[in-house]
Order: sequence, then structure tokens, then C-alpha cells
Amino acid sequence: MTIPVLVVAGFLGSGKTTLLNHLLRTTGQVRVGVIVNDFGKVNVDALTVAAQVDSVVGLGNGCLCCVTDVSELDAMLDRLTTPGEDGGDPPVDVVVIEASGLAEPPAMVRLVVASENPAITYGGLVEVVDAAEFDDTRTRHPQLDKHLRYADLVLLNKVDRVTTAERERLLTLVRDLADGVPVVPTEHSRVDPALLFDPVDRPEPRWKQLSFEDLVAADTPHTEHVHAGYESIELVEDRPVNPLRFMSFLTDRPAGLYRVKGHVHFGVPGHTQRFTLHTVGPHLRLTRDEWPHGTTPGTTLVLIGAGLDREAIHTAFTETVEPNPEAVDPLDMASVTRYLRD
Ligand SMILES: Nc1nc2c(ncn2[C@@H]2O[C@H](COP(=O)(O)OP(=O)(O)OP(=O)(O)O)[C@@H](O)[C@H]2O)c(=O)[nH]1
Repeated sequence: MTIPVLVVAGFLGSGKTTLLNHLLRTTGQVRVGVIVNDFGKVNVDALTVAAQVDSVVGLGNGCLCCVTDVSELDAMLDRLTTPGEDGGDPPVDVVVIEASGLAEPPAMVRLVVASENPAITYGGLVEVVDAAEFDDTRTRHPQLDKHLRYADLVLLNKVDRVTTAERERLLTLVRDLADGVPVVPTEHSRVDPALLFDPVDRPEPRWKQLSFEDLVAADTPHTEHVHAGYESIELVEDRPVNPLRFMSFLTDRPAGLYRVKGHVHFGVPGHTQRFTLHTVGPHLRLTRDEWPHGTTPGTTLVLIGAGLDREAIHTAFTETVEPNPEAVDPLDMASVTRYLRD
């Protein structure tokens, strides 16, 4: 299991810190490590802080870390993702970094994507935009359009501050500008964490200390419940898929797609193993191993995003099916193996 590292960006006051606090509160068993450049911003009840060592503040359900600039980020990621001395689990399941300033998000994304740390994987760049200020921000910062296209997911936040008609106009405009990047409308950055990363299935100990998360959950008002706001599509196919057609299905990403995970069966001579795939936006990650004993090779994918065209996706995927994998040129597998990380 690798630890996804997400980067949260957005203009001043758009709702980035609100998103971090929301994730710390609502991720169930997922332990979220948060990296901010100022602890003071995150709403930590002093009583719930279990320990503060150097620049890491430990919480019941995660860690809060502090970095002053990008150069410290790598070391902080190592710390958060290294298993304990007892060889047990690393301290967190997911890391969320709040990027500040305009230049930082691309630098942070590059650092995470290029990281040599085998424990982490890039989890996506989430751009938070303020619906009520959108037109003004765009006038003042024309580069906002570029930021939208560069993101892997856009949260159109503060929709409670605009009328329904305005919300629809903005949603259409932002979707248009984001050019295929999924856009999810939110209030107080309340996005379903399942859109961002996978839930963790950790057996609950029969007896456990009350955690930060339990305390918050106990007094979380009903209105805090998240609306799904995202969808997932499962694709299952027993027949092999063609490497070139399948890779172009992934790289010509369907509009609204945020991430894809699953197993792929190419069945091409010399490449009949199981390929495990994770994508976030345009970033692909593949590993290869043998099919577990007793399983029939086949492709099973879960696509997660917002505003997905189910029918178009099913059709495009079906077109990748290869009736005669033995006849496929093994060199065509280079389009797949160049993404391998094993
Ligand atoms: N009405 C409304 N207010 C919101 C919403 N989301 C955030 N806010 C408020 O907007 C203000 C700014 O939110 P933050 O989460 O601090 O924004 P930020 O992007 O972290 O801000 P900076 O770090 O200063 O750039 C706070 O007062 C939030 O409570 C929302 O959806 N609706």
C-alpha cells in the first residue's frame, strides 16, 4: 500500500484550511497527515493535541506538520510515511499538503510526482475556488484559468453564498474553463473524502481510547453530513484489452474523471501478468505481478469523478477490447511498460 499525497491550492480565503479541517474530521478510520506552513490556521483543540515534537503535532487521527518552504517538504514526507521503529504501520494513511502562494502548487506537485520515496504516490492537486468571488478573482488574477486546467480536481466552494441561478452559471463556466477537470460544488469545502482517497478498512479494537475524531463526531451537527457530489463507474471485462487502445482510453481522459484504480489484463505474449493501475488526473502508475492462484485474468476498473458520461465511458472502454491478443505486437506494450514502477 502506498500513501497518497494530495496538494490543496487556491487563492486567498477560498476555503483551503476549511477543507483540511473537514478532512481531519470526517475521514473515518483514515489517518490523515496534514502539512501546513502555519499550525495556527488549523482548528486544533488544545486538549486533543497528544504530543508536539519538533515541528510535528500529533493528533488522535493523524499528524499535523509544519514546513516553511518546499525544500523541507521531502524530509517531512519521509517522516510521515516511515513505519514506526516496531516496524508497524506508518503514522498516516494519507497526506494532505496546503500550498500557499502562487508559485508553490506546481513546485509541490513536481516534488511529490518525482519523489524517490517508495511509500508515497501522488494523490492529486485540488484547487479550491470561491464561487462568490470567482468573477472578481479572475479579473484580478487572469492566471486563475490556467490554475483550473492544471488542477486534477476543482472544488467550486462557497456555493451557499450565491443564488441557484448563479451557481449553475458558475458551474458551467468553471467546467468550461477547467476543460475536462472534474468540478464539484461545495459548501464549507465539504467534499466526500471518498472522492479524494480510498477508505481504509482497519479492524476497530474492541476497546480503544476516545479519539479526536470520536469527540468531534459526537458534536458534529447534522448539516455537516457530506453530499456525495461524485460518482464511480465500475468496468469489468473478461476479454483482454489492446495496449495501444487502452492507453489512449486513459490518456484521452473522459471529462470529469479524477482517478482510476484496478487491474488490467492485456494477454499479450510475454505480458500476460496482472497490471495494477492507479491514475490521478494525467498521472499514471502501474505495477505488474502474477495473477493470484485460482483467479481468472480479466480487467476490473473503478473510475471516480464528477460529471462523468457513463454511456460514453462504457462505449470507449469496450472499444479497447482485443479479440486476438496473441497477434498483438509485443512492442506495443512499451506504451504500457513505460509507466511501470517495479
Ligand atoms: N459562507 C461560506 N464561508 C466559507 C465557506 N468555506 C469557507 N468559508 C469561510 O471563508 C473564510 C476563509 O476560509 P479558509 O478555509 O480560511 O480559506 P483559505 O483558503 O485557507 O484562506 P488563506 O489561507 O487565507 O488563503 C473562513 O472564514 C471560512 O469559514 C463556504 O463554503 N461558505
